[in-house]
Amino acid sequence: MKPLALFGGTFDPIHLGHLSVAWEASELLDAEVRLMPASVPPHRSSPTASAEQRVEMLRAALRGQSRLLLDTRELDRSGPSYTIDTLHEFRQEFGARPLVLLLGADAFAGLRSWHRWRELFDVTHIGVLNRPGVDACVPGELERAVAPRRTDDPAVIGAQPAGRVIELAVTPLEISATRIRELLAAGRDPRYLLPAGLFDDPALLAPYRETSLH
Ligand SMILES: Nc1ncnc2c1ncn2[C@@H]1O[C@H](COP(=O)(O)OP(=O)(O)OP(=O)(O)O)[C@@H](O)[C@H]1O
Ligand SMILES: O=C(O)c1ccc[n+]([C@@H]2O[C@H](COP(=O)([O-])O)[C@@H](O)[C@H]2O)c1
Repeated sequence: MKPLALFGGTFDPIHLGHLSVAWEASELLDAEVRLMPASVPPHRSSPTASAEQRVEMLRAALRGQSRLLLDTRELDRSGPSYTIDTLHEFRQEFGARPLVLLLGADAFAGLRSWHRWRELFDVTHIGVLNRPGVDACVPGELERAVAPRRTDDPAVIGAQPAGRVIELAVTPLEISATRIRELLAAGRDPRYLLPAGLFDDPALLAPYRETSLH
């Protein structure tokens, strides 16, 4: 069965790094990919843009293609957007369909600090997206947990619902939302780091131009 891949993030704002790695993950896994904005992202300070503003930017970014879809379910819950809760919801909805949680290498390296992190492997596969400047080596306790789960074969991911870890060799792009927020706050115009749709309506990027840095 075609896997369903979930790419969660703060997306403050969505940028071409996110879109490119999500697109390539979709190709590599032959998966449908859903981009899932966190309402209250755990483990970081409040985003600069509100959840509604981040969703509007995602809608504008995803217009005109059908491989990457938007999933706003985390916005319907109050409190921190714990991924394990979201994944249990998906599992209920999608039965035995393979689920793949897509994580940039930086997010993956921090997995041990996540809420009920060991339980994630019962519900999902994990696809790790390489990211420039991030070491592919992970802390010992995490590596011990993932070593027996590693595979480099996308067919293995499609053949079972959960439990494996695959490194996805996506094109490295050194783009971050932090850098984009800094550029916008400084009055710069990072148009080739962002999807063109974000420039269609000046209101979309206004939160970053009008506020001080977060
Ligand atoms: N350029 C990139 N290459 C690979 N993965 C990325 C890239 N940018 C973001 N990601 C991954 O996308 C997910 C969501 O990231 P997030 O929305 O926090 O973007 P970010 O650019 O890391 O933002 P910030 O700079 O605000 O921390 C995370 O798993 C992160 O590792
Ligand atoms: O569940 C957790 O404990 C948890 C801790 C940190 C991050 N996450 C999720 O990881 C995704 C990427 O987070 P971030 O902060 O890098 O945008 C996003 O979907 C978050 O909700 C989840």
